[in-house]
This record gives sequence, structure tokens and C-alpha cells, in this order.
Amino acid sequence: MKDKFSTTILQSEQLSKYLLETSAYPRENEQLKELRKATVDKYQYCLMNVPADEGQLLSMLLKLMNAKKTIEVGVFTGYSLLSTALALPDDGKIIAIDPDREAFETGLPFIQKANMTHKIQYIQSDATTVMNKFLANGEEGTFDFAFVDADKENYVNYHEQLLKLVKVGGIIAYDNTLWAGTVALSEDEEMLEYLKGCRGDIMKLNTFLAADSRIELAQLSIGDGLTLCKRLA
Ligand SMILES: C[S@@+](CC[C@H](N)C(=O)[O-])C[C@H]1O[C@@H](n2cnc3c(N)ncnc32)[C@H](O)[C@@H]1O
Repeated sequence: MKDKFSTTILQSEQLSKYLLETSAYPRENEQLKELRKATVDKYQYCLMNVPADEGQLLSMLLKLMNAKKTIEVGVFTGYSLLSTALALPDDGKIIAIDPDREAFETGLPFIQKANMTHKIQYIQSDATTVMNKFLANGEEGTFDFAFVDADKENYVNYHEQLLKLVKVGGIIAYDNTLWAGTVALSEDEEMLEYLKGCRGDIMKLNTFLAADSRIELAQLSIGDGLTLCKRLA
């Protein structure tokens, strides 16, 4: 039975554990495992990193797309960043944006041990400023893929910037789009306090994306919900 305050979107915590332990953890890259452990040691929680099964999906998608140049908004200790770096070719490049340098530096030793630093350009900043600069500097249509896992209230704004930065046929992926299942609850239902804050932003994003004819859309029930948007024109 699923606990009322569970943070998994799956039917039960047991199913979530089964999925990770049976399919995802046995295939998880050693440095990704170490990075997750170091994150838990330092921050006492691991829900900020994308889960291993989602990292593996991103990896497969990037390889299928032959992605070479990507942008990541919201790095934290770098689980999705290292998953992306491992999937890109040796001359691949990731622009990784996050104002929290300390979190990035917590994961950096594992990125170094995995020999992936040459693919990553970390920029300590808020994403809006960086993306505006890229647009002003003629980087429009140059990215194959974007991964957004940051301040939820800005996702709709990021969408407008990323629709310009990502090439036609490229993909923008938004994380946490099912927000622990709370998007389907009514406002007066009990839910964890921290989930109440951004629930409305995520619901607004989901409605906005569903009506956006500039993209092809796929909402995936993986991790905390992952929405893939393919730029059409
Ligand atoms: C959930 S964490 C990202 C987790 C990461 N994808 C991973 O797998 O480890 C969210 C991150 O977004 C960052 N963030 C918040 N506001 C931001 C902004 N305006 N621009 C860029 N990053 C931001 C936070 O500092 C935090 O590190």
C-alpha cells in the first residue's frame, strides 16, 4: 500500500525499491554510485539527484539522438550531469548552470575520476542570465538537448529561452513534472509541506506544455515525472 506522504509516484515504496535494486543499481556507473553516496553523506538526503533509472533513460536517449552539445539547468552535485557526460561522445560538450558552486564541487571528484571534466563547462549563475547571453551571442539553434531540474517557478520562462537555443528536432526535458503525485490532488488534501510550494508551478507548466503546438510532447512516469518536448519548428 502506498503511504499518504510517499514521495514516489509508483504504486508503492516496495515497487520503487524493486525497480532500482533489480534493474537500475546493477548497471549504475561506479562514479555515479559514489557521487550519490557523497551527496547523501553531505546533505543527508538523496531526493535532489535524479534517480538511477532516470539517469539511464537520459543516457539512452542522448545516445539515440547522437547528441553532442547539451545544456543543463540545475546541476546540484551532478548526477544528471555525469549521466549526460558519460553518454556524450569524447568531443561532446555540456553547459552546466547552477549558482550553487559548493554542491557542484561536492560531485566534482567523481566527475574527475570518471574522466569527464573535459566535456563540462560549469557556469556559476542563475540560468536566465546565461541563456540570455547565449541568445545574444548567436547560440540560437545550436543545442541538441536541454535538461531542466531547477527552480520550478521559472520553468515556463526557461521553455521560451530553450525553444530558441535547442535546434529543430532537439529535445528539452523537464524534471519533476508529476511532483510526487501531488499534481493530481485537490488543494485541500493533505500533503508534505515542502511539496505545496511548487505544486502550482508544475501544474501550470504541464497545462502550458500540453497546449504548446511548437513541440511534440511525451510525459513519462519515471522518477518524479519527466516531460520530453521535441522542438518542431
Ligand atoms: C534538484 S537540484 C538538481 C539535481 C541534479 N539534476 C542532479 O541530478 O543531481 C536543483 C538545483 O537547481 C539549482 N537552481 C535553483 N535555481 C536556479 C537557477 N535560477 N538557475 C540555475 N540553477 C538553479 C539549485 O541550486 C539546485 O542545485
